[in-house]
Amino acid sequence: MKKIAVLTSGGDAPGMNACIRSIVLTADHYELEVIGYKDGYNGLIDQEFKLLVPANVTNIIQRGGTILKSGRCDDFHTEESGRAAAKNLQDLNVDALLVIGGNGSFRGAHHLCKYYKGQVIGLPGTIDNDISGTDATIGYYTAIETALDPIDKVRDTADAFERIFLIEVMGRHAGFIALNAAVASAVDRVVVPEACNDIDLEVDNIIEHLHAVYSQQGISSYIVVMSENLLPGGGNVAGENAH
Ligand SMILES: Nc1ncnc2c1ncn2[C@@H]1O[C@H](COP(=O)(O)OP(=O)(O)OP(=O)(O)O)[C@@H](O)[C@H]1O
Ligand SMILES: O=P(O)(O)OC[C@H]1O[C@](O)(CO)[C@@H](O)[C@@H]1O
Repeated sequence: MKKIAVLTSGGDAPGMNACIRSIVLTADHYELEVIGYKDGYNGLIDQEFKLLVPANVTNIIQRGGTILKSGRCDDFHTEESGRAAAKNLQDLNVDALLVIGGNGSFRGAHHLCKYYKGQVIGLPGTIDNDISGTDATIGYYTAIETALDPIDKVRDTADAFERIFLIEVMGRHAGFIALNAAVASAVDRVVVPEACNDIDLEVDNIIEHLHAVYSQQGISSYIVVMSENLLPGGGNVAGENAH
């Protein structure tokens, strides 16, 4: 193997840069050439890439985002795009493509395998932690830490003003961030997509619980953590409706 390519795809995740750095430095050690495709599968289809050498990855280990940029690419679902991507890799004599991304990006990698004869390797990089067979994806622990900070701060205000707060965190289809941030911050209630079939019923349950907590314990603040996108219109609309 003489040449490899790397791309970052889907939502950016902290640690993607550290991962790119490791790939480039390891490849340099084994005397492999590395190219980086821009904007996820968009760059692969458009043949937009740059050569990556150790100088390109200096001082990026601590930086969020991704130096290759990321992107979602609806076109990549088609056979035509799969074939175009494979041709682009073959034209450049790329022996292996490394995809850093989440479950969707892995599906994309699988799609590419139908047309590309080289190796395709997935590196699980997503804040959502929703890749089977991986204990913790790249970026997941940082995402929990990031969510915890505002939750802890909101607790101060909830207590001081005797208020109810609903905090939405990322994870549109996966509740790992919500669940673990909620447990770590000991909030009153957590709602995750995996355990929520009926959001109206869920809201009714929360209101019932809130009343019970108020009357039984006299607690005057209450915090709910919820995965984004569960409430149609978001937390503000739900709050208005609850009034
Ligand atoms: N079935 C599929 N076939 C081909 N390509 C796909 C498929 N599913 C996803 N992709 C490609 O992977 C890209 C990223 O997928 P997606 O938006 O689901 O993010 P992800 O990798 O799951 O990361 P995250 O969930 O952290 O945002 C898509 O925009 C698309 O280009
Ligand atoms: O708004 P977009 O681009 O669809 O991204 C949101 C999704 O991406 C993620 O942030 C993953 O990176 C999910 O938590 C969320 O569901």
